[in-house]
This record gives sequence, structure tokens and C-alpha cells, in this order.
Amino acid sequence: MVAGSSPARGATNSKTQCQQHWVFLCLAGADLLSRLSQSAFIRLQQRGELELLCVQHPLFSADLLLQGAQLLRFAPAGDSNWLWLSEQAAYLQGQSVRGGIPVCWPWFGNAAMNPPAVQAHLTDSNAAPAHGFARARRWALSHWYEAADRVELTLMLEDNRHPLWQANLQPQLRLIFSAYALQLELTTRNQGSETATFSQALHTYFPTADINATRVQGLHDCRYIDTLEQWQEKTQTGAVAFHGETDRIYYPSQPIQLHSPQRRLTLQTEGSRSAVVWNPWINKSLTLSQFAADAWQRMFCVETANAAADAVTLAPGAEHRLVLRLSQD
Ligand SMILES: O=P(O)(O)OC[C@H]1O[C@@H](O)[C@H](O)[C@@H](O)[C@@H]1O
Repeated sequence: MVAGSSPARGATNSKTQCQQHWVFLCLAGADLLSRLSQSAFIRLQQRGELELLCVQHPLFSADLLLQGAQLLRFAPAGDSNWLWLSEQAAYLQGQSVRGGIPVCWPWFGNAAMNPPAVQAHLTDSNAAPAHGFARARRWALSHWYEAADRVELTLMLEDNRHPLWQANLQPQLRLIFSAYALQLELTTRNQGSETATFSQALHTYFPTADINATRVQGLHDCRYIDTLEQWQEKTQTGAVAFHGETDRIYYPSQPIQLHSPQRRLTLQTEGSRSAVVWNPWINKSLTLSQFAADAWQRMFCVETANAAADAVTLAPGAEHRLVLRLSQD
């Protein structure tokens, strides 16, 4: 069964075709939302102040906020949420929800710590919000596809302008849900006439029944920046275990395995040479919004990124695709 707008399927490479393609999607967005009533598996709901797309398929289910194109939940049938969502999550306009997969774009983390080429597009790096502006903005559903084995949703950021940001980049997020895997593809296109550099992350929160028994594997011998120790460069030995506040930018060269007591997931990426591993531990937890004082024991983040030296430079008309694929071992 297929629903949504079929022209959105299939990539186009030429600049002209691509421009037409993306404009078509933007115009189609509002209409497509109203046409969701034709979908067998997707419903639009309200959660607090925010609109939520609920996907209920025989093989899996998922919850996706239009604000931030933020996935809050993905669960194969019979399984629990693969993503961590804070018990204190607040569904407010203009505020990113704590948990799921916030889209950090077009800069990652503290803007003032980004490479000069990213900061060159910001009129004031010190005033810029952490993790960019896309996570707190509304995205429009531009296309969906549904079938017996999967559901795909594509969203575009409604307004790519920000008072502090001068580049004309446009992001699009495609989410693919199936029985055994979750895939996100964040494509950024340079619509401006100048070369532009940006950083980003799919900031995935994972649940764990015990942070002390949680391991991130596949990073042995990997170089990383320890942002908690003056951004020193270090080398990982063995698996990453959590013994205190952890905030590191790794440069992995192979898939990462996430081992928590309840689940083993493999994380594969494309278009990314950096991964951020984060747990706030005890003291920083007290400073975070929508975060219980003891929540650090139940979550960890492994973020699929283009951060620090891995920032992306796009010529006018060029695109970059960042892909995250999670599958159960
Ligand atoms: O509270 P925020 O803005 O969502 O950020 C959460 C964390 O996000 C991580 O990506 C950063 O490395 C941390 O430094 C930061 O604390």
C-alpha cells in the first residue's frame, strides 16, 4: 500500500531537478497533513502544545513530533522503546523535548566551540542557542510512504532562517521504520550562492536499566576529544564504560555496538566521521531541563554527528546526507 506523494521517491542529482523537487515538497506539506486520514498507520495527535505523528503498524510503532522532527519513540512489535524519553519531558512550543532524537542543526553544541568556518555564518556565536535552532522549530511533513513491511516519513524545516545565522542551508529528514531497524537520513542542501560550512548531530538518547553495566563498543583505539578536559585529544582503550560525567567527540572508523542490560543495538552511519558519547552524571544532571536528578542512571547518548573537525562544507547547490541506522543484534 502506498500513500503520500510518489514524486518524492527516488533521488535527483541535477541542481535544477533538485530545486524543483524540494519546492514541490514544501508546497505539498500542508495538503499532505490533511490527507493523513487516508493513511492506514499514521495519525496526527496533540501532545501538550505540540503535534505528534503516531505510527501504529502491525510490525512496529513510533511517535514523531513535528517540532524539531524529533523522534520520541520507536519500538518493534512486542518490544519497548529503543529510545530514552525523560519522565519529565515537557511538550512546549519552542523548547526541545528531553529524549528521543533531537536534530542538532546547523551547528552542534556550543556555537563558540565550533570551527571558524561554521562560526563565520553566525553574527554572534556567544548568543547562539546550543545545538542550533532546528530542534525547536516546526518541520512540515512533506511525504509519507507505507507498506506491509515499512513506513517512511519525510519532513522539511519550515523556516531555515535565524536572526544569528547567515547561510542558506535547507535540511530534510527522512525516517524509515521497519520491524528490525530504524533509519534516519538528514540531508542538507546549500541553497545559497556561497560555500557554507555547518555542523550537526542526530542526538540519540538510549535507555539503560543500569548505566554501570552499559558499554559502547567499537571505539577501541579510536581518537577522541575530551571536552571536559580542555578538549584534549586522547585514545580510547577497550569499550567505553560510564564512571563519571562523559562528554567526548570520537572519530570512529567502524560500526558502534550499544550494550545495555535490556538490549544490544548496532549503530551504522554514513556521512559521519564523528560520534558524541555523553552522560551528564550526578552534578550536571541538576542543571539540565526536563531531567530528573537521578535520570543519568537510566540513559546515555551516542550521537551521530558531523562535529568539530568533521564539520561539513557544501558548495552552492551541493547536498550532504547524514545517515543513522539502528538494528538489533
Ligand atoms: O541540554 P542540551 O542543550 O540538550 O545538551 C545536552 C548535551 O548534549 C551533548 O551533545 C553535549 O555534548 C553536552 O555538552 C550537552 O550537555
